[in-house]
Amino acid sequence: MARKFFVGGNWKCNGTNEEVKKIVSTLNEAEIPSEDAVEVVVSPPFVFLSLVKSLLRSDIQVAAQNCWVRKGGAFTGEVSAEMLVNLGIPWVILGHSERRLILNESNEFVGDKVAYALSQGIKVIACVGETLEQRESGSTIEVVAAQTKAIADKISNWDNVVLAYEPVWAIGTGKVATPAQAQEVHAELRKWFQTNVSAEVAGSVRIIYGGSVNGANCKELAAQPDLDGFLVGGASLKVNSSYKFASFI
Ligand SMILES: O=C(COP(=O)(O)O)NO
Repeated sequence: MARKFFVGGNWKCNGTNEEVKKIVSTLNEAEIPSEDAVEVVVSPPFVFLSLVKSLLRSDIQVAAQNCWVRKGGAFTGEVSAEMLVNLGIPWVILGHSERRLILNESNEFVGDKVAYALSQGIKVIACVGETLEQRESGSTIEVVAAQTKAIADKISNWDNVVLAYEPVWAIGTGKVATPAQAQEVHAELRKWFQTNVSAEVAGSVRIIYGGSVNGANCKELAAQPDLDGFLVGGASLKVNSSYKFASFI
């Protein structure tokens, strides 16, 4: 079954009202393939979600960068999945390595977050990825399989989940994974789904790559058979009038 290509832009903790409006106006003029060919999602910080949603063209969707692990309440500083539903935000990024490493989000905690967001009708970009130390010790596949298993243990349906493989050593470093490195891990993850979930999910789940993707390296990465798209950080903020989204496809 053909998997629809997916391009996400993770703006992380960046932007001002003016900068966000500028990016959105450029995206509104950007050349992007039709929605039935490519799914495009941008993820601004929480404080800009409503602004972006109100200004952005309808064929680009909006994602939050996180949400709380259960129904809202006395959890100061958190944003609940119910609030995202209320804002009409259809996607959320969960398990980003910057939250796993900086905020000590465990595999199980991420699995619980994915399950709760899905239960509220929010679609999830679930992130996995190894550190440089883990790669150098040869435990890449073991690490990303454990991160994926912690999600699979908590959900029974992958239809609304996109898995993002983002090697920590490639995030923000300019050291993009080679196409072969990315393909190897994506293929191992697809094999993991085949063995541990189902052949159907293995064939249909989109596994996207993130980590120093840009217009210059995306085409070769996109040509890899088990790579279904990107989760772009820094480069998703560097849009300008000559921006051609197609360069990411
Ligand atoms: O964290 C990332 C990737 O960031 P960069 O593209 O800046 O490496 N995506 O979620």
